[in-house]
Amino acid sequence: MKTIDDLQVAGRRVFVRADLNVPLADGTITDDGRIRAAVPTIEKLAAAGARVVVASHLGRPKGAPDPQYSLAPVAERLGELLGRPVAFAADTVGESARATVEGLADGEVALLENLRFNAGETSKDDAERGAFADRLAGLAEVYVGDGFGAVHRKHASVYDLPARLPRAAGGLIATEVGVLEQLTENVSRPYAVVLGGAKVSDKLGVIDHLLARADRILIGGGMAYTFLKAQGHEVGDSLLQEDQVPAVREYLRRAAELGVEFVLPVDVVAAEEFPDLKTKAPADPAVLSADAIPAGRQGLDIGPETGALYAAKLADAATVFWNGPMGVFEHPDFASGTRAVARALADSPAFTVVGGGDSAAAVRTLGFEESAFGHISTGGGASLEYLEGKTLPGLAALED
Ligand SMILES: Nc1ncnc2c1ncn2[C@@H]1O[C@H](COP(=O)(O)OP(=O)(O)O)[C@@H](O)[C@H]1O
Ligand SMILES: O=C(OP(=O)(O)O)[C@H](O)COP(=O)(O)O
Repeated sequence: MKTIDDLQVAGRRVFVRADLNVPLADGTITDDGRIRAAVPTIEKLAAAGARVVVASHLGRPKGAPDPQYSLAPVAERLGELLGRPVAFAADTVGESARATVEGLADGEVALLENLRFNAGETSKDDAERGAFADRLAGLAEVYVGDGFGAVHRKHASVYDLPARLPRAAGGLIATEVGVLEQLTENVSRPYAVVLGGAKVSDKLGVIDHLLARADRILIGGGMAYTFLKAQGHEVGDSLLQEDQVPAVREYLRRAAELGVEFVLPVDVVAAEEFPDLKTKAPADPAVLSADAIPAGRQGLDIGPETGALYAAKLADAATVFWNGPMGVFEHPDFASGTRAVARALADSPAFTVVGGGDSAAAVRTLGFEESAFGHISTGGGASLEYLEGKTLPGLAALED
């Protein structure tokens, strides 16, 4: 894989595929970690005289423009962090993009509108993705892949575009891969993995692989309810991946056979409704036993007993990988479980890696110092798939 130093960038239009998928509340960025992580590569290219064309996705719009997922606030924040204006194109491959890119002088930076406003970006059809990648390729002469959080996606800007241009990996990808390599080779034991979050269907599959690697797997967040269901408990209105229940039952069986310890919630914090994350109005939370979530209630955090149990299970680990918040940490009534796990990792002498846009945002917004963790990765799903040993489309595409 080439690096930026191997490329001729001075005076050339360089397409930087970043992951600027930051959490937003009412158009305000609530955590700018991914933007800050993208800055060094952009600065390096600009300092070398490149005309830097940055592109990213934000959220999961449905292949058409949707104002709530506009990257406009990100362009503003990126400009503040770079200390210079960032030209913002109101579309991705249209007139505005073309004019914005043509207007760049050497060392200047532009950001295109959300890649996922175009159906071709995420299409499963190779020709449709390829056609969109052709249009993206028309905007630049060189490609730099640096959106580590999205390298597990076979998307046009991640996978198809680099095949069309001279290409290299940016500094963020190099750093992230370097740290994750330490978790695949000679990992210090006990090795504990904590999984939570909301992208349950994406992430359940990695457990298969983790069973062969980890000594202990702790489950929280929206992930937990499919496990509780597989154990025969009712989960009320909690997030549930019903079709995965048989697979999860099989994971539990194999874990017992292999001597891998699965730790599941013993209590949860539940409410009747999903809380309002904008107003953060009190949500009437109730602590319930994990085997007694009634209809009409949904589990939105691990309970206090579970928080203490997970902290104890992490205390003697030598290596910990954590992806996915333990609850809806964005609301104060459901943040305690995530705080308990973050505290356990921050206090631990183990090599700790926190991965994922929301997990990284959670540790920062809950007030933890980044330096308390071994590494905070910008990618959750990407890290998990890397640890799984999968070929990641966005990394494979950067190879010569
Ligand atoms: N029990 C739960 N029910 C619904 N959503 C949850 C639950 N626990 C956590 N979440 C949500 O999961 C989201 C993060 O999930 P995910 O995107 O998978 O993590 P990451 O970005 O770190 O990989 C957060 O926005 C959080 O509110
Ligand atoms: O937030 C992301 O992944 P993560 O939640 O696994 O860290 C990436 O930006 C990828 O986004 P996607 O899962 O909508 O493809």
